[in-house]
Amino acid sequence: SSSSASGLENQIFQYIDLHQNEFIKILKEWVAVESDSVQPRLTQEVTRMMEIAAARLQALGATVELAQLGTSQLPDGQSLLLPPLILAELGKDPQKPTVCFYGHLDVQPAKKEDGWETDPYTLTESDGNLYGRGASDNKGPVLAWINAVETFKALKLDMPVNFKFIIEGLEEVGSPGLEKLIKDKNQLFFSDVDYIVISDNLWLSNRKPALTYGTRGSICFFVEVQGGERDLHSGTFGGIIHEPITDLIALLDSLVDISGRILIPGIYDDVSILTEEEKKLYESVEFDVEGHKNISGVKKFLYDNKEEILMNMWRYPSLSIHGIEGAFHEPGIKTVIPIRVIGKFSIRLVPHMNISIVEHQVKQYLEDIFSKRSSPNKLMVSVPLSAVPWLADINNTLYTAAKGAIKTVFGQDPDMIRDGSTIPIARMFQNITKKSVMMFPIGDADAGEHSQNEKISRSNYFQGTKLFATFFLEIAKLHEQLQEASTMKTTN
Ligand SMILES: NCC(=O)N[C@@H](Cc1c[nH]cn1)C(=O)O
Ligand SMILES: [Zn+2]
Ligand SMILES: [Zn+2]
Repeated sequence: SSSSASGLENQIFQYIDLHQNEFIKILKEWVAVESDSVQPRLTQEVTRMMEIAAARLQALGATVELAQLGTSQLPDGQSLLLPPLILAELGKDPQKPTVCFYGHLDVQPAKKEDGWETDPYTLTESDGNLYGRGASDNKGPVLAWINAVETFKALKLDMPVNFKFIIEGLEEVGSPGLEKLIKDKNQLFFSDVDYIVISDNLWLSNRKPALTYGTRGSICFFVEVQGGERDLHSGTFGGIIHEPITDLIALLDSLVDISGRILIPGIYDDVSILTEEEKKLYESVEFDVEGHKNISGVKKFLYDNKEEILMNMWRYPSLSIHGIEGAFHEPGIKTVIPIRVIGKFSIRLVPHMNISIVEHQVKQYLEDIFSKRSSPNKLMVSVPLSAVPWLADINNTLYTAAKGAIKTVFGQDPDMIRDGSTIPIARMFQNITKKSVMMFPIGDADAGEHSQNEKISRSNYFQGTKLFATFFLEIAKLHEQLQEASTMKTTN
C-alpha cells in the first residue's frame, strides 16, 4: 500500500494485487489474437479482437456499439470491409464527470523470425516482464483501464465518474474513417464528455512516471519507380537498362544528409520558432542520454547533448525510410532486376507544419531529382496516410488530477514530456470536440513498441491499473470542486 493513499484507495490496490493472475490471463488472451492491421489478410483477426473487447465491456455493464467504418480499396482493386470501432458507455449520472478513454487494439506486424526470443503472440513472462506483440502498444494499457473499472464494480463501489470508450482497430495504419466518425458522433456520443484520456505512449525513463502534452504528426510517402512489365535477368539486361531500384535508391538517398537534416527545400520553413522559454523547458527535463542509448541498442546518437536530443525527438521534424516493396529481401541471392519497386518513407510533422504544403514540397523535390537522371522509368509519388501533430494546455483539471494520482501511487511528481510518435486521434479530438485531451502513459521507456520483444513490465501493468483507478477518484473530486466553485459564483 502507498503511504499517502486513503483507506478506499488501499482497498482498491489490494484487490488489484490479489487479482494479478486474472488480469494477466486476459492480457494473454488478447495478445494471442494476431490483430495486425498492416496486413489486409489479417483484418478478420482485428475484427475478432474488437468483438472480444466489446464482450468484455458488455460484461462490465457497458452499452456497446460496434460502429462500422466502411470499406477500403486494396492495391489489387478489391474492397475490404474495415474492422469496426467500439463506442461504449458505462454510467450516465449528470452529477458526475464523464471521462472518455481512447485506445487501440490493432498491432504492428510481428514474426518470431524477425528476431523475437519468444512467440510474439504468446504472452510470456520473464524477469518481471510480460513479452508479446501489443503488450504495451496498446492492449496492456487498454486492459489496465478496463481492469480499473472492473475493480470498482467487483468491490461494489460507487463509480466516481461516467465512462465512455472509443477503441479502434486501425490506429497503426493512420486511423482511416476516424475523423468522419468523430464528426458524425460529436453531437451525440461526445456531447456530454468532459475529459478525454489516451494511454498510448511511454515514459521517458524506466523509473519515473510521465504525463504527455504533445505528439508529432506524420505523413507517409510511397515512391514507385516502374521500368517495364516483368522482372529481368541481371546477366542478360544488367548494364543496358536504367534499373528502377537504382533510381529509387538515388531518390531515397537524396532525402536526408549524414547529420539527419532533411534536404527537401522549404521543409523547415513553418516549424515553430524555438523561444528562450521553451529552450529552458528542455534543460529542466530529467533525461538519461546513456540509458536511452542502451534502450535503442545503438552506439551513437546524431546529437550528443540532452536538449538537442529531446528537441529532435519532440519538436523538430524527422524523416525515416521504412522499406522497399518489390526488392528481393529473402536470404540468399537472386540475380534479378526488380522491375517495379516502391520506396516507403515518412516525415514526422511538428507544429505548425502543414500536410498539403509538405506533400507538395516532397513531390516537387523528388520529381526534380528524378528528372536530372534522364531515366525512362516512370515515377509515381503518393501519400497513403497522414496525421497532424498535437499540443495540449497542461494547466487544466485533467493534468492536475493525473498528477495527484501519480503522487499517490508512485510518491513522486511526473516528468512532463512530449512524444515523437503519432496518435492521429489526439488532435482530431481536440479540434472537433473542443474538450481537453491528455496522454497518460503507464509504461517504461524500454517497452520495445513496434520492435522485437515488445513487453509491458508486470509492475507497469498493475501500477498502471492502480494509477487509473486513483485517477478516477481524483478527477471526480476536482470536478466536484470546480462545479461547487462555479455554483458559488452564480449564486453570489
Ligand atoms: N502508439 C502509437 C503509434 O505507434 N502510432 C503510429 C501511427 C502512425 C503514424 N504513421 C503511421 N502510423 C506511429 O508510427 O506513430
Ligand atoms: Zn499505439
Ligand atoms: Zn503503435
